[in-house]
Amino acid sequence: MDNFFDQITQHFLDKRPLVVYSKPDSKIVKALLQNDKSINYTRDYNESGFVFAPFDSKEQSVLIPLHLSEQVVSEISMKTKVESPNSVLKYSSNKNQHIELVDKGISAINNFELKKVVLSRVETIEGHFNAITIFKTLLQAYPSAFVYCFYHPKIGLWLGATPETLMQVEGNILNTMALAGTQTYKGTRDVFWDTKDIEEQKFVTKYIINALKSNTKSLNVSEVKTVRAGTLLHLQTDIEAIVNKRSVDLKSVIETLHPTPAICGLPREEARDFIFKHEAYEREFYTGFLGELNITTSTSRNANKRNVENNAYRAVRKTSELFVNLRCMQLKQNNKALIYVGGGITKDSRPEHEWQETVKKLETMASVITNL
Ligand SMILES: C=C(O[C@@H]1C=C(C(=O)O)C=C[C@H]1O)C(=O)O
Repeated sequence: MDNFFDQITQHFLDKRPLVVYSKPDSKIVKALLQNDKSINYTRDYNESGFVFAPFDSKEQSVLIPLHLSEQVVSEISMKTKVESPNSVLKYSSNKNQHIELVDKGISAINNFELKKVVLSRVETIEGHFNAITIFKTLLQAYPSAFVYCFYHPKIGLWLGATPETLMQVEGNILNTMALAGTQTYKGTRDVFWDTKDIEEQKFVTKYIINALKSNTKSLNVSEVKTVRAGTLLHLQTDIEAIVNKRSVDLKSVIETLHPTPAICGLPREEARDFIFKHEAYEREFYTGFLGELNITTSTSRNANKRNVENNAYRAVRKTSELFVNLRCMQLKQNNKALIYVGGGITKDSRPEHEWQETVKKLETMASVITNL
């Protein structure tokens, strides 16, 4: 584990692109270390590598191509010593500004311009930060999240621990989720949800089902359940689609799903325009998506690889696992952390409550870098 992180630190010092990540509930941490400093983008999502896509789907998605990178893997050691954070949280954000933004969103909904809109803000925290230390802390604090640290000299340095899958694709099977609604975790998942949260999450489920329906031969939709994401709870529906074709066309599914109403709103175009017009900052990669793209794994049914006959049983699979970039931060010059937080606004939203929700979400990241 130490060698693994030494190698990553050296790569950082050389200012070469890299991503280090761990999938939900996995004991494995993987890294892709790009061996030059070039910037690459996906053309059609047929490439292999790690994709880092912005919220604005008109902008290009960054790719760390597999063929230009060294792949390294390590097991997560829970004994890893994590130094305590060295900065104090000072809220710099203007609460009134966010309340006004939410008020505007509610007015647009009352005027029937929108049904739902996800409105967000960014908080800046100053201190001395070390990306690897933060990454290790995130791994320990959020084992069931997709935890990552992405660096590209031309893009910046991003870290996060997201609870939301955009899609997992293998062959003609696509798994996704509708995640929305937020409350604080107080020791149990057996909680009461108010109508606002239930409705807000239903919008997302309905949208995803509709978006997938036309090209799908079977669709399995789970019951809605309460899931934990660190100190928070959300409502989640799992959706599995089996598509008509031999394999999922990633480009078109990404276009239909991203951005979902979990992070944008409904109707999609109107919500997106509202966000671009009224949010006072640039989301960049927050509420974009990221993850493994067309990674080939071969599995053997018999562990005895020396037996040549077993090769006949070896299956080669190409999988993609993409996550929504939530509960994330951007580090600037090692002394500024920009933490991005938002929440879904519907007709029943209360501005003060929505502000508090962003504060709770902020704390999931801020607690990792401050003495909260
Ligand atoms: C927008 C965020 O989260 C999204 C919004 C949620 C909500 O409004 O309740 C819940 C989960 C996410 O889909 C965020 O974490 O910044």
